[in-house]
Amino acid sequence: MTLNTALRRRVYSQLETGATEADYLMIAGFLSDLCPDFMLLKTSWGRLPLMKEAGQGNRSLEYEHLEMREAWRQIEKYAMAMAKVQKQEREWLWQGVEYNGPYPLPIIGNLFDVPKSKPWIGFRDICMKYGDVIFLRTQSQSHLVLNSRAAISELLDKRTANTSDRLVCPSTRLVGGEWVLGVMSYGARWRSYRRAFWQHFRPGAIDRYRPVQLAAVRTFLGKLLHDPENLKRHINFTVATALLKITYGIEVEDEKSELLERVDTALDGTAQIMVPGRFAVDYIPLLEHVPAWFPGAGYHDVFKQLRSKDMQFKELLLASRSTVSPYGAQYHAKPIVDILLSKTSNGLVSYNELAQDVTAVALAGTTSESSMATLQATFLALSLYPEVQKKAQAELDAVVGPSRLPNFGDRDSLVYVNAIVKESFRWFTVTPLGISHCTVEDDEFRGYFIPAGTVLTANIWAVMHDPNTYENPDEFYPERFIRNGKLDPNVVDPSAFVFGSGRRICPGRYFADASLFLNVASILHAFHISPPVDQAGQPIKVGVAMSDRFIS
Ligand code: HEM
Repeated sequence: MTLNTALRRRVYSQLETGATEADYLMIAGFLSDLCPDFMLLKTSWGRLPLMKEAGQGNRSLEYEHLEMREAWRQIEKYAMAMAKVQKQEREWLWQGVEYNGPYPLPIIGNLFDVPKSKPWIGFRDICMKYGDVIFLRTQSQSHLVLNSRAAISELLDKRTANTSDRLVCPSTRLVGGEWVLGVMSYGARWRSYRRAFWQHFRPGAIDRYRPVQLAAVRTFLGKLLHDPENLKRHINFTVATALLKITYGIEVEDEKSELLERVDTALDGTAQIMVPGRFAVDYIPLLEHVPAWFPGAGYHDVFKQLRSKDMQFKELLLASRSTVSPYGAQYHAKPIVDILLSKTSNGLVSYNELAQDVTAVALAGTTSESSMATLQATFLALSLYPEVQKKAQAELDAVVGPSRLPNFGDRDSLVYVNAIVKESFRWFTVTPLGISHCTVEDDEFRGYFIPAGTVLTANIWAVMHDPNTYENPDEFYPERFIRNGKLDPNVVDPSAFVFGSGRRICPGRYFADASLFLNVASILHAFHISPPVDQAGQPIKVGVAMSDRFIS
């Protein structure tokens, strides 16, 4: 696939000479004219409208040029690389080379080989036939599914410079999600955002959130005591209120507050865009340009609604924020948003945008929902395994005693409770496929050519349920992490996988881990958890089932 050389030369010369805003828009026009050539190249197409928005918003022009040049190069490179992949496949077919996956069909590729429901299980089953890495592709997209620790480590941990990008689908962009840290393309802007976020969630920094976490857990215990039926609502309340307090300084007292309802709605929107290919427009990019009035183009309204809910949510958060230190007299720090807003923006980071986006994501995206889901799964496990509760309670009685509640200082002495925390992360694996990464440059893996833009999905669930690593993986068995009364360093720590890998690894993992520890220790010290009972007082049989969402 080649591009019109004259046009290409013209575009490059404009880009190299530091174009003005008007030139910039003109170049964006050229690129749009080229689109028909790349109609099926989702990754490239996904980046184009970014350029159309040139000069809008408050991003620096210099940065826009940089990004546009980069996008242009990507388009060319990706087009040529996909042609190379298909040539390679044809050659393999002729030569009878063994292929790591179902062989792609002409035109549609492996479209029908992607499991539609609970794909983490389907991928695991496919890999039993083809090996730990499955190669899949559609006409426009190469995809590798990594089903083993070795493959994840080899690609996502050891080649991070090339495997830390994200695929920004048209649907993500249409709901304004491309500026969200978790889905943002890898590059200078992501690095600045990530650094700013990390400063507030690195191990040393999160200690100041302890008073807020302690208060949230104690309120949670009170709610459980008086109203155990509404467990899920209380879990959501405790997770969201702690984060609202440290990020915005907002104190929420009522479970039915408008703000919390908005968190729920925002969660839904974010969860939807986190699944690449969730919307038809991701498969057929042309749909994006079908006018909203056209019959069947109702998806435009869906995107519009998601975008506007997201905007309203952020505005409400900023309007409700407080500047008072939420951490008590011991720590004099301000809420995170306040710190960000007091900084002067530079060319790459607008702290204003960062304050709106990053913290809203912390609240609405992977953060709250994965923390909520993990705590829900822990309750489920404990209700199904009463003997685990008994052992933990005996340990808590011995270490903490009857006259107080556990706190962070008890952590090192509570070996069994720590093992429950590890097992909770492993057993249910709330983000079974993590968030897919994407390659920046062409690469080679085990003899195969992988084009730039290849999606890399780590099947975290498969790794956490591999019987070679964890015996009887479906059992909730914290003892697997203990040897001679201590945590066994030879057993694979689930935290090394459930929070993702490489440069994109979850920056909130230390906060999430501390929070789960405090919850598990406090709940088990105060309560006995059993399955619900029916009207006749008989226990209702509780089953374990994962939902099909990005966060299960
Ligand atoms: C049980 C709780 C949590 C789980 C299981 C979890 C899991 C994950 C996973 C699997 C990823 C993708 C990593 C990758 O791409 O390889 C991720 C990304 C992320 N997480 Fe978490 N997370 C949790 C809690 C949190 C918390 C508490 C925060 C913030 C306070 C947070 C903030 C983020 C952010 C900002 C990203 C995007 C990072 C990037 O793309 O650079 N998460 N998380």
